[in-house]
Amino acid sequence: MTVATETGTFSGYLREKADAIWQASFQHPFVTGVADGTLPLDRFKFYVMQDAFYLSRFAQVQALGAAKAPDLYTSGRMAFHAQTTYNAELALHEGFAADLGITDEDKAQFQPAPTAYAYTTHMLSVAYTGTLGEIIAAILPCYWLYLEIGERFKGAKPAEPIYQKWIDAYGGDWFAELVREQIARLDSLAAYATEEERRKMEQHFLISSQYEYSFWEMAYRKETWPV
Ligand SMILES: Cc1ncc(CO)c(N)n1
Repeated sequence: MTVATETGTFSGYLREKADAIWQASFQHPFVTGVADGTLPLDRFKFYVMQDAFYLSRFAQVQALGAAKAPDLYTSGRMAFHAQTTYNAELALHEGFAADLGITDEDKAQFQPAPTAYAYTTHMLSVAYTGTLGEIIAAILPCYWLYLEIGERFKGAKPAEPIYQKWIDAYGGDWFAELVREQIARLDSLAAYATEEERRKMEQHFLISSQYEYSFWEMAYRKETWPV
């Protein structure tokens, strides 16, 4: 199930604008290394731990979206999306952590890497100061890019079963459904937004797209603070 954007929509416009950044993600050695099974596991373990931190703040952003929603239905949907992130994080922790040998000691010593911290702080800043439309624009690359990666590498059969599980998770129809819902929400909010708000939405979307690329790079290089 693919997500095709209709021409003339705001989401289609943003997807087009971000295309060069997204192509760089598709070709990043972390992503291609997962798909062909050659990525060293220590880098994936680094990614999983940073992603747990990422998802805990992502759920906060979705919950702030629920608080800013214009109606009860949308509050409910955004809260449901936050709950889904919690479930995904649980699956990530309990499944991958056991597979990867992530110990209590690893968790006790965890520090967010600069890029994970900066990306989530970008989204939280939008969540606290912006409208629901701005929030959806900031979080949409997270959903949509992963869906495209899941679909792009659906046929991949990496020898590493952990990588297969990861690809399967984001290539599934349940995920496509959630992504489609947020794309539709972005388009309907954009239709009533001012020119100024749409300009901010575009900026948030592009910055999040950049950070998605940087997140692969962070994990591939096991980024640390310089001091
Ligand atoms: C960094 C990042 N972006 C997007 C997703 C998908 O929700 C994720 N798990 N992690």
